[in-house]
Formats: sequence, structure tokens, C-alpha cells
Amino acid sequence: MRKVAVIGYGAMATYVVRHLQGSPWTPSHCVVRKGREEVAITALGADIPLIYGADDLTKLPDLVVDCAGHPCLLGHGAAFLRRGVPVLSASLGALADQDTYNGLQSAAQDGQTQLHLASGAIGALDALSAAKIGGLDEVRYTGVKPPQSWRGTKAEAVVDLDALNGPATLFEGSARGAALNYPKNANVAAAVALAGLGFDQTQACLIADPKAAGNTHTISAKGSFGTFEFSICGASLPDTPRTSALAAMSMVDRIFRQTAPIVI
Ligand SMILES: NC(=O)C1=CN([C@@H]2O[C@H](COP(=O)(O)OP(=O)(O)OC[C@H]3O[C@@H](n4cnc5c(N)ncnc54)[C@H](OP(=O)(O)O)[C@@H]3O)[C@@H](O)[C@H]2O)C=CC1
Ligand SMILES: O=C([O-])CC(=O)C(=O)O
Repeated sequence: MRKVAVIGYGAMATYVVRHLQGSPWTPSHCVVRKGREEVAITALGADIPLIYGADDLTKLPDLVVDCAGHPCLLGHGAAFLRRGVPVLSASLGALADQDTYNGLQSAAQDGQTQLHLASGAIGALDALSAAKIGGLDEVRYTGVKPPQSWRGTKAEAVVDLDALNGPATLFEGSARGAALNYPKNANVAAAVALAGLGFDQTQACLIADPKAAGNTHTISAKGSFGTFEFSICGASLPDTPRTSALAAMSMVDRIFRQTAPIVI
């Protein structure tokens, strides 16, 4: 069995751990915050040993899966990378901060390993990344979520989420601005930027819409390859309206791809 350590014990981590059953991967440890041990045990069960960071381990896992917020990727993620353990993360927006980007890049180089970034709640990143080779002229990302997905974010200072009766633009600008201002809601903007034209050249628009049935993500791209538009309306994880189920599924898929004999 391959061992995978999980950082975090929220909606995505719970989904990932549940879906490892019957696979070649077994959860070896969960990285928790001090004082949150009971919460982690309630979420993931008592069988997964809890640790507070990479330094607690002498025998390292084969992979670390980061299902926590942005600060954890630079903190815990970089520590595992430096020790030579590959890390898979959904917190792509963390890389919008140039110091974080540089820190993770040098940690992976020091450990001679890789930081893998999950596609998360969006698709078509393969097409975008391939199109970059021939030259991209324009990439635009639009994210639409219902008002409850924007609670507890800067959106509350932009609009009255309870009073919306139509779509409201919360942010319009670069993907870097979107990812830095909305760390829990614009990882997809960061994914589009990283696959395509980069954080500063990728345009992003974030919208709250009371009529939105799920989380809709759209990419429009133009380049020497031609043009494409990709749009997905993702259902949320149960009890976590801001997180699309596909984001958690993409983490599990990426874990399984590490050991698959034929990989797409
Ligand atoms: N790429 C994509 O499409 C998407 C990416 N994401 C990313 O995935 C992350 C996880 O999403 P989700 O599961 O829905 O979020 P949750 O808020 O449900 O879970 C986050 C978890 O991380 C834990 N955590 C926070 N700080 C630490 C720490 N220092 N050490 C260990 N654990 C910590 C939290 O614990 P505690 O309760 O103690 O705070 C919580 O268990 C998001 O933060 C986001 O960055 C999410 C959705 C889509
Ligand atoms: O889950 C989603 O729909 C996307 C999301 O939160 C993000 O981009 O951070």
C-alpha cells in the first residue's frame, strides 16, 4: 500500500479519505492544528494518527495531500517538499502571492520533488496549457456562485448578499487580484492563470447570483490554436456550498493517477 498524509480535516479532506477505501492508497497521518484534534477525529475517524507537521515524522509518506487553506500550503506543504515528499494541493490561489510561489518552487527544488496542483472545480486546463505552447492572446475566467457561497468573504463589504435579486459583480480584474482577495473562492481563477497566461494577464470576474443553481466556472480563450469556451455548473459538496464536489473528486483522481499504469 502507498501511504498518503492529509493536511486538513474539512469537507474536501473527508471526501478524499472516504474515497481512498479499496484503492492502493491508505491514509497514514492527518496534519491538524493544535487544539483541533477532536474535530479531526470526528471528521476522519480515530484510526488515522494525528500529527502537527512534517517534523513529527521519521518515516515519510509517499504523498501529502493538502486539503487545508492557503497558509498551510506554504507552511506544511513546503516542509514536506523540502524533505522530498511530493505534495498535491487544491489551494492554487496561494501561488498568486509571489513570495509563496517562490518559496514552494525552491522547496520542491531543494527536495528534488514536485508540487502537484489539482484541476479542482474546473476542467479544460489541459487544452489551455497546450494552447499556451502556440501562443495565447486572451484568457478570461468568470466564476458565478450563489450568495451563500460568498459569506465570510470580502463580498460582504461589496454587496448586501441577503438583498440581491439579480447577479452582482464582486470582483473584476486580474486573476492575481481575484485569488488574493477571495482565497476560498478563486482557486479556479488561479488554476486558469497557472495553466494559461499567468496571474497578471488572465482576466477574472467573480459574481454572486441568487438564481445560480450551483458554482459555474467559465473559461474563454483565444490564441493561435483557435478559440474555446468551457463552462461547468458544479454541484457543491454537501454542507459546504462554496466548494464544488468536482474539486474533491479531482484530488482523489490525481492521487489514483500517481499509481495508475496508464495515465491520461
Ligand atoms: N481548486 C479548487 O477548485 C478548490 C480549492 N479549494 C481549496 O481547498 C481547501 C479546502 O476546502 P474545504 O475542505 O472545502 O475547506 P474547509 O474549510 O471545509 O476545510 C479546511 C480544513 O483545513 C484545516 N486547517 C486550517 N488550518 C490548518 C492548519 N494550520 N493545519 C491543519 N489543518 C488546517 C481546517 O481546520 P480548522 O477547522 O481547525 O480550521 C479545516 O479542517 C480550501 O481552503 C481551498 O483553498 C476549495 C474548493 C475548490
Ligand atoms: O469549488 C469551487 O467551485 C471553486 C472554488 O471554491 C475556488 O475556486 O476556490
